[in-house]
Amino acid sequence: MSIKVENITKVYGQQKALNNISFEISRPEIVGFLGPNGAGKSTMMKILTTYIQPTEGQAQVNGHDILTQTQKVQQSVGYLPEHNPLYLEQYVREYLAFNASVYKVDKARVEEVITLTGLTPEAHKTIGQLSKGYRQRVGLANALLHDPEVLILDEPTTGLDPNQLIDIRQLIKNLGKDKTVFLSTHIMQEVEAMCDRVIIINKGEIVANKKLQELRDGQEQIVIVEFDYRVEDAFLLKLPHVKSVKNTHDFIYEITFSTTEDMRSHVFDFAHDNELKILQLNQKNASLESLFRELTA
Ligand SMILES: Nc1ncnc2c1ncn2[C@@H]1O[C@H](COP(=O)(O)OP(=O)(O)OP(=O)(O)O)[C@@H](O)[C@H]1O
Repeated sequence: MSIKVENITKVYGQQKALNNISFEISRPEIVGFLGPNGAGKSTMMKILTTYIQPTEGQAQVNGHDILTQTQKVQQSVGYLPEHNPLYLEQYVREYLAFNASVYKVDKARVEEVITLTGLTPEAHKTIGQLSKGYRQRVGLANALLHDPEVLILDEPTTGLDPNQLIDIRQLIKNLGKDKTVFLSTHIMQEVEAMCDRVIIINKGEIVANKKLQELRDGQEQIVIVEFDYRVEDAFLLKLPHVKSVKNTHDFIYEITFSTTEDMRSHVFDFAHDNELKILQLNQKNASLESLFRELTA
């Protein structure tokens, strides 16, 4: 088991941030830690990375105890904190090389992580000259320097523009092919796009722990599409398996299908046949959204 959390409670003064939390994560797996603001996500991540200690309970990372084997835990974990601490005046390569020497990691690894995180074209710049997306890549490259088995990423995509978001999601998905990735977010679509499993936390308690596939099975799906022109609902209602159509904004439509088959290609064909351009096309898991709303309302 890569991460094993047993009955963790964390109290800050009068505030109980975590209340008797338990879960396990195996390798390789990408697990989304989803919860509203203040639910306790960062607190749990800081405990797993040994930044802070729990008030009660225990946890192991890669088989090492977070209280008695802190160094071994730190060697097993790559951590991207919510507020990625970077030195803006340092050059990307220089920053990573400095951290490599601190962690006693072979210098050759610096070039490896630069390539792995797609930083090559920006590596000669100072961190201050980089966009937010590239700064996140520097944070990820830094977390990967010692080639950890477990990655703990606290809201890794916050503040990124849509293109950067897609790139970073893809990067994390690739990393999750052979590592354990535990990432926090308060955005459902993040979980949808990247994760194998979701653990939902609310007010310091775990309220759901489910595989995404389980949520998808036998459920409805919503496709959100934006065309470049208005379309009559009646036309969209002719799509196969369609249940309802809602025009949510200008030329944006929310189409609910009663099937788990990915219906985006049908919507794409519809647009093509009717000479419409698609400006955005997204799929949403209706059950994850309703589960989240119901459990964290
Ligand atoms: N150092 C601290 N001292 C006192 N209270 C704290 C401290 N850190 C966090 N808290 C409180 O603990 C609760 C959980 O906070 P935490 O940052 O873990 O939530 P979160 O789910 O990560 O939130 P967000 O999505 O807003 O980052 C909040 O009520 C927060 O105010």
